[in-house]
Amino acid sequence: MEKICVAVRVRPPAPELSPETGSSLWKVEDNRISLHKSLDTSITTASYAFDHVFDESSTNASVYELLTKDIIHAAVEGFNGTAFAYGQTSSGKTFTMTGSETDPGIIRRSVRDVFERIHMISDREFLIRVSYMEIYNEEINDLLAVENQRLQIHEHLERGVFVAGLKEEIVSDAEQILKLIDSGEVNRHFGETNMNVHSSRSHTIFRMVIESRGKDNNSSDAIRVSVLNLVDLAGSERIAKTGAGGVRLTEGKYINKSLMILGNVINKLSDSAKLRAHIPYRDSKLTRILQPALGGNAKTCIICTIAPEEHHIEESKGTLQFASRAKRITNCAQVNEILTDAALLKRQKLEIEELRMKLQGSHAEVLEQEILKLSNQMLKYELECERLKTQLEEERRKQKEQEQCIKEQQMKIENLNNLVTNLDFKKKQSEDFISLRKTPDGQCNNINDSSDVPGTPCFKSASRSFVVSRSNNYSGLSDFSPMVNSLGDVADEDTWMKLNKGFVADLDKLQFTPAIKCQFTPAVKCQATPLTTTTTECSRENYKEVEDLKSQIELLNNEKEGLQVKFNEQVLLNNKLMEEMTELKQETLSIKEIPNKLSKSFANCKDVYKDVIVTMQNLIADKESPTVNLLFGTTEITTSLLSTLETQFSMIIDGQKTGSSIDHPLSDQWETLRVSLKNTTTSLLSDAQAKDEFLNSHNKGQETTALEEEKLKYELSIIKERYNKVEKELCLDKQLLEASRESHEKLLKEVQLLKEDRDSLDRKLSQSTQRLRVTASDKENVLRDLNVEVKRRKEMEEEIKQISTAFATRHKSFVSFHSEIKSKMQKLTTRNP
Ligand SMILES: Nc1ncnc2c1ncn2[C@@H]1O[C@H](COP(=O)(O)OP(=O)(O)OP(=O)(O)O)[C@@H](O)[C@H]1O
Repeated sequence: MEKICVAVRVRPPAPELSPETGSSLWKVEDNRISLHKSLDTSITTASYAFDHVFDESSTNASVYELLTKDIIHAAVEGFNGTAFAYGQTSSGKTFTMTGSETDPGIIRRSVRDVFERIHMISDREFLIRVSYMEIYNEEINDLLAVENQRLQIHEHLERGVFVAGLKEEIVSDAEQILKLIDSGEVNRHFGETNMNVHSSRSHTIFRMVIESRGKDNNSSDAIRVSVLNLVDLAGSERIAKTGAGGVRLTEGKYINKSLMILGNVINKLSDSAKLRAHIPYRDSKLTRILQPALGGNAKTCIICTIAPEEHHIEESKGTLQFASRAKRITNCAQVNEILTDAALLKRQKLEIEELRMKLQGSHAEVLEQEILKLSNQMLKYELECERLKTQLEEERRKQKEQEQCIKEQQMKIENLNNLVTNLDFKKKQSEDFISLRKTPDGQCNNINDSSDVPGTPCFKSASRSFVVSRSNNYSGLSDFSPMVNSLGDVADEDTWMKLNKGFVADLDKLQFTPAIKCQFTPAVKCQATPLTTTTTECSRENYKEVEDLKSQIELLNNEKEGLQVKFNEQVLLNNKLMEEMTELKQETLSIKEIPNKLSKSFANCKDVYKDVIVTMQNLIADKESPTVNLLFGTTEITTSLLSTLETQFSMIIDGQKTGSSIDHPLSDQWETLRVSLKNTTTSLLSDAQAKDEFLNSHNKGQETTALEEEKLKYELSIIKERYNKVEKELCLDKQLLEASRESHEKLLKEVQLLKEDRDSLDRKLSQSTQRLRVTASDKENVLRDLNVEVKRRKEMEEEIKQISTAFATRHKSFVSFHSEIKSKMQKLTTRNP
C-alpha cells in the first residue's frame, strides 16, 4: 500500500496579466506552499505540504526527475503507472505534460526514458504498444485514428477496464512514439478562451502498454503487462472568467462536470476505509478509465498546477485542497504478471509453439503440405463458385433490365406507329378537305350528300373517299406498314384505327414488320424469334437513341395535337363561314330580285306616264298655251328621267348576272333629275292651280276642259305617288346594296385569311411528314439494333449455359474431391490419431 504522490507546480506569472512580476503571491519552501502576503480576502494564509512543490523557476526536467521518473521505471518493471496534471485553466498542465521544444514535458521524457530503461534491462524482452485518446464532451475519440469516434468503455476479467476499438500501435523505439504523439496532437480539441489562447478542451490520455518476459525462454516464466497512463486534464474554469459561450460554454460544462466527479472520487478515496462506501468511478468516463490509478493497482502521481496571479487565488486554493485530499489516497500497486492468453506476447509465443509442433516430423510435414494444398484448392473452388454465383446474379439482373428495356422500346415503337398512322390520317383528312374546298365554284361538291357520317358537309364527303384513297396510297409503301392493302370501299375509320393500333402486340411481332426486311407472303410465314428468357445488356447507344426517339415522338405528338387543335378550330370557323355564306346568298338572292321588281313596276309606271302624256297632248288643243309648254317640258324631263332609271336598272341587273361588284349608280345625274322632276312637278302643280284660277275666272263655261284637267291632275297625283314610292324603294335598294357590298368585302377578307391558314397548315403538314419519315427511319435503326441486342443476348445466354455446365461439372468434381479428401483425412486420423 502506498500513497499517491502529489506535487504542486506554480507557473510563472503571465507578463500581460501580472505586471507585479517579482513579487509572487505564493511562497514555496521545500515541499510546502503558502500565501506569501496577507490579502484583504477571506482566504486564510494556510500552508500546504506535498511530496514536491515546484516554484515558478522549475523546469519540466526537474518535475520529471523528481515526480515521474520512478513511476516510469516502475512501469517498465511491470507496475501500472499514472501521472496526471490537474489544475485550473491556463495554470500550466499542458506545459507540464507536453512541454516545449526546449523543455519537453513529462510525456516525451517518459517515452524516451522507457526505451532507455528497456535497453538497460538485458534479461527481458519487451513489446510496447501505445494508444492516444481524448475525452471530449464525455465522448472518447481516438487521436491516432480519427475515424474511431465515440468509443465505448468495456470491462474484462483479465484485461480490466479498456476502451473498445481504440487503435494500439506496436512500437519499437521512442522516435516512433513521438511521431505518433505529434500526429495525435493535431487531432486534439483546443480552443481560445479569455484565459488561454490555446486551451485544451478535452482530457487526453496517452497510454503505453509494456509487456515483457524473461529472455531465458522458460515457458513457466510469466509475462508482465503494465499500463502507463499519462494524462493531461482540461482545466477547471469559471465561465465568467473564460467568457465562454456557445461551443466553449458546452465544453466548459463538460470539463467542470468531469473534474467535479474526479474530485468526488478523490474525496471518497481520501476518506478513511471505514467511511468509504461507493466510489463513483462510473459517473464519468475519465474516472472510469483512471480507476486503476485511483485507489487501485497503480503507482500514481498527480501534479497540481496553479496560476500565481492574485485574481486566481480562489481557484488555486481549490486546487491545493484537491491536492491535499488526493494525497491521502492509498494505492496498492503490484507487478502485473499474466499467465493467460490476454498478453500478446503469450499469445504470440503459443502460436509459435503450435507452428513448431506442426512442423515437427517429416510425415506430418508432408501431410501438412498436402492438407494445405487441398485447402488451398478448396478455397479456390469456393472462390470460383462465389464468382460464378455473383456472375449468375449479375446476368439475371441484366436480363431483367433488358426485358424492361425491351418492353419500353415496344411501347415506344407502338406509340410511334400510332403516331404515324394518326398523322397520316389527319394529313389525308386535311388534304381531302382542302381539295374539296378548292372546287371551281368554291362550294363543297357533296354539299347535298345524304351520307350519315357526322360532321360538316365537307367532311361527310371526305369520310368515304378518304378510306379508299388512303388504302390505295399505302399499298405502294411496302416498307412502311403491315396494313392490309385494301379494306374495301366501305371500311370505316374505326376499323382502320383498330388495325393501326393493334398491329404490334409484342416484340415477337416486331420480327414481322417490314422494317426488319422480313418479307412475308400469305403463304410463307416468318418464324418469330421468341424473346422470353434470354438477355443482353441494353447498350447505352440504344438507350440514347430510344430517348431521342422518345423526345421526337413527344415533339411530334405535341405538334400533332397543335395541328389537331388548329384543324378543329378551322373546321368550326369553316362551318360558321358556310352558315354565314348561306345566309348571305339568300340575302343576295332577295336583293337580286329587287331590281327586277323595281324594273317591272317602273315599266308599268312608264307606260302609265306615256299614256297620260299622250292623253294630255291630245286634250290640249292650244299649242301655244303655257300649260302645254310646261307639260311638254315635263314630258321631256320625265322621259329623260325614265331612260336614266331604265339604264340604272339594266346596269344593276347586268351587274348581278356577271357577278361583278356593282358600282354606285350615277348618283349625281340621278339627283339632278330628281330635283328637276320635283321642280317641274311643283311648277306643274302651281301652273295647274294658276290654270284653274284662270279657267274659273275666265272660262267658267268650259266644263269639258275642266273635267279633263281634273282628270289630268288626278293622274299626275297618282304619278307623283308612284314616283315617291319608287324613290323610297330605290333608297332601300341602295342601302341593301351597300350592306351587301360590305358583307361581301368581309367575306372576301375571311376567305383570304382562310387561304393563308390553309397554306400554313399545308406547310406544317409537309414538315410533319418529313419528320415522320425521319422518325420512321430512326425506328428502323432502333429495331435493327434491337435485333442485334437480341442476338447478343442469345449468345450471352449460351455463354451462361456453358458456364453453368462448367460450374456444375466443377462443383461435382469438387464435391467428389472433397469427399475423397475427407475420407483420406479420416483414414489418416485413424492411422495416426
Ligand atoms: N512552468 C511554465 N513556464 C513557462 N510558461 C508556462 C509554464 N506553465 C505554463 N506556461 C505558459 O502558460 C500558458 C498556459 O499554460 P497551459 O496551456 O499549459 O495551461 P493549461 O493548464 O494546460 O490550460 P488549459 O487547461 O486551458 O489547457 C502557456 O502559454 C504556457 O506556455
